[in-house]
Amino acid sequence: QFPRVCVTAEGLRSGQCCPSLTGLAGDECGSSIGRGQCVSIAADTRRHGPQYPYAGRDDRESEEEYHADEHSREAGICETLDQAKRTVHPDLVICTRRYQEVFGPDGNTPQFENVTIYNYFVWSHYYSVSKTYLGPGQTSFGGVDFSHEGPGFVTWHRFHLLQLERDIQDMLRDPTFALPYWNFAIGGSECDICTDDLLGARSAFDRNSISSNSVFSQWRVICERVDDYDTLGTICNSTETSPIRRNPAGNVARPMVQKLPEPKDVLDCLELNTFDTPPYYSTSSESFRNTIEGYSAPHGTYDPVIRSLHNLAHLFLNGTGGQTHLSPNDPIFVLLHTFTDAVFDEWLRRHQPGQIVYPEENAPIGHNRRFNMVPFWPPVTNAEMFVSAPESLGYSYEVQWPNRPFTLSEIITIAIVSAVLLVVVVGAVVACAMRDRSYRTADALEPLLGETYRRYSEDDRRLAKSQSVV
Ligand SMILES: O=C(O)c1cc2cc(O)c(O)cc2[nH]1
Repeated sequence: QFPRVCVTAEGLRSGQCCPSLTGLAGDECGSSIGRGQCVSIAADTRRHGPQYPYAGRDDRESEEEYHADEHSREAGICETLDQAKRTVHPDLVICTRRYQEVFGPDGNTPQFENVTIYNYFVWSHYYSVSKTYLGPGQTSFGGVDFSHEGPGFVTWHRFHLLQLERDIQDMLRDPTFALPYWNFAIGGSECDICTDDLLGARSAFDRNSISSNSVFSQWRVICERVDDYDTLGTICNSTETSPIRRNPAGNVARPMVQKLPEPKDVLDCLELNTFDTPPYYSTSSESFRNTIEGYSAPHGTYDPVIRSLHNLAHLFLNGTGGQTHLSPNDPIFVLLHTFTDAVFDEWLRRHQPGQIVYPEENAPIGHNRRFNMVPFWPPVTNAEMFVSAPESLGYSYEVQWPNRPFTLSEIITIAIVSAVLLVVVVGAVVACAMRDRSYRTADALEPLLGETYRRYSEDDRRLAKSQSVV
């Protein structure tokens, strides 16, 4: 997570590193070409939530960032991912020790390693979920996860995917490269992309392994030695160990995770109006974030035994892809999360009607606006996703109003607002009419009454007079 050129003892001690990407003097962080700037960053000093009861125990509490932008379609996604697994990251290196020990045993040897583009993607996910080391002999604290079980879940993962997408664009020298997605909400117990031409079929010899006809059977995972990291206070490094394990629908001990989410589950979660709800955790109810993450039932009710949507897709894989510290080692992770991001994007469109204009660099995953390969929503079938779709299928980002039927909650809201408006308008018309009528009646009667009164009083007086004369 550090630019290679910055991991000198001096750079780490001063906390400042602003290299010139163009090689020109005074061009810090490539600012002349719009790649970034060198800026001071103040760490967020607000109190943590109740889920994390420590202060100053974990480097991630005050992570400072170097603010430079870090950065053929002929090859299929599998070849491309495989190339990323084998290509050393051109700019970034990973840190293998906590800050206390980052200068190494001699106090002057920064503890960083080269890492491949794909393994950097795995490492950064591991780093975000790892436990907080509390000292020798003490159990590491695992009660908080910096990228899951909270409001940042969807945005953290969007940034994570964008970083991989951009690294691959740079690797291919193809700025049009876009990550595809796997629509995992297809129900049933079959992983439709687990074939040898896509993400790898099941091995005929071992239910938990990938077929040797797939390039992914050659992949080895990093960050497997989680117990070592937790007891020694080290951080995952770039050492590759065992093959990927995957046994879709094979968790016999947990029948509830033997089936993929249903298409309706996605529609139900898109109906939730509130992005997140207190306590902004994995126990939140009626929260879109907690529902797409998969700790709530698809219509939003929190239930501790339920696993749905994103979580269910992870657990369905039943192996490397189902363990948070390891999951990105299985490349299905990328496609599972691009779909999760597509649902998040659709939720944003539905619940913030109006124009959404993404800055070029923040366009949703897989969607370089100039070179869209597939429409984002409604999802295409997985079979369509992995063939090059014609550009005419491109999706417009000029969203004025959702081009779809209204949802039930929208219909109810519109009906209630219309009924209230109708009552107010009818009430106002009736009130005006009655007031008008009563004015008219009063205007018409008052002179009449006055005259009558006068006439009667005069008559009375005349009558009285004549009577008295008589
Ligand atoms: O148990 C869960 O709900 C669960 C497992 C798992 C694995 C993973 O990589 C995730 O990102 C989330 C997740 N949830």
